[in-house]
Amino acid sequence: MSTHIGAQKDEIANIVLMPGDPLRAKMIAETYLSDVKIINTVRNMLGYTGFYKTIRVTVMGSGMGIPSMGIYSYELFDKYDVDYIIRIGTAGSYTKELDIFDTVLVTECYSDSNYSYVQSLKQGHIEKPSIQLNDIILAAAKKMKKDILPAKVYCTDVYKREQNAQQILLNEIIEKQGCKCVEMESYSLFHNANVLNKQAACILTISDSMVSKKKTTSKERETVFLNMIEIALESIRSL
Ligand SMILES: O=P(O)(O)O[C@H]1O[C@H](CO)[C@@H](O)[C@H]1O
Ligand SMILES: O=c1cc[nH]c(=O)[nH]1
Repeated sequence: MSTHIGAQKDEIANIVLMPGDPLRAKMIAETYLSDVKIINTVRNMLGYTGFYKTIRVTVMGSGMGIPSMGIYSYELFDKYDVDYIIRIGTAGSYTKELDIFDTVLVTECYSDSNYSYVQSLKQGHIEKPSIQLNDIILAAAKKMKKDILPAKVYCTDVYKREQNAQQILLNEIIEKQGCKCVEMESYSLFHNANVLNKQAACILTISDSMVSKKKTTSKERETVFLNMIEIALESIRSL
């Protein structure tokens, strides 16, 4: 057991899929896994271990934001000997090239958060996923004939900005950094994987677009993003 996860060590697989929403973890376990056991209910951050085909896998929520993902991913890597975490989350699009329901593979992540510096005195604001995991995910998507669009992501601490802070978003994050979409957890996930010599990746579904102003509902965010879930599940068969 760790501080925030109530499972015994052997109840968690060495591969973990992590949506932000614990109810998405429940839906994935109930829909796709066999021989499923609930392994965490602490703080209602639901986690399940079962089998996808022959592969043992854990699916657990990360909660929202860099600190929450930072806590759970660190404990999973460090206390439970997890080797691989794939985040399966939602993102807002900054470009017309990414429409709602599109699936994105994060190639790198920019954040103005201080998580990396505070955690290990690392300088800079870029964190990268595992190249090996990303290649496996791209190959799985290709085999399944599903589109997955590589993109640099902005990982933010702030969901909604005031009007006077919008210009920084446009100048620094969209123009200068070239971020195509925004979410809130990949930075601490990638950082923890990198300092602990583990592997992490992040697949996202576009849930809303700042360009077209289209939005998905919260029920759709919980239940219908099956493309990224199926790509993640097929990918783990190659680990
Ligand atoms: O759908 P999830 O995985 O929670 O991801 C996105 O949704 C939340 C904001 O609505 C943030 O956690 C953001 O990263
Ligand atoms: O972090 C997020 C996730 C989805 N949509 C957003 O606008 N931001």
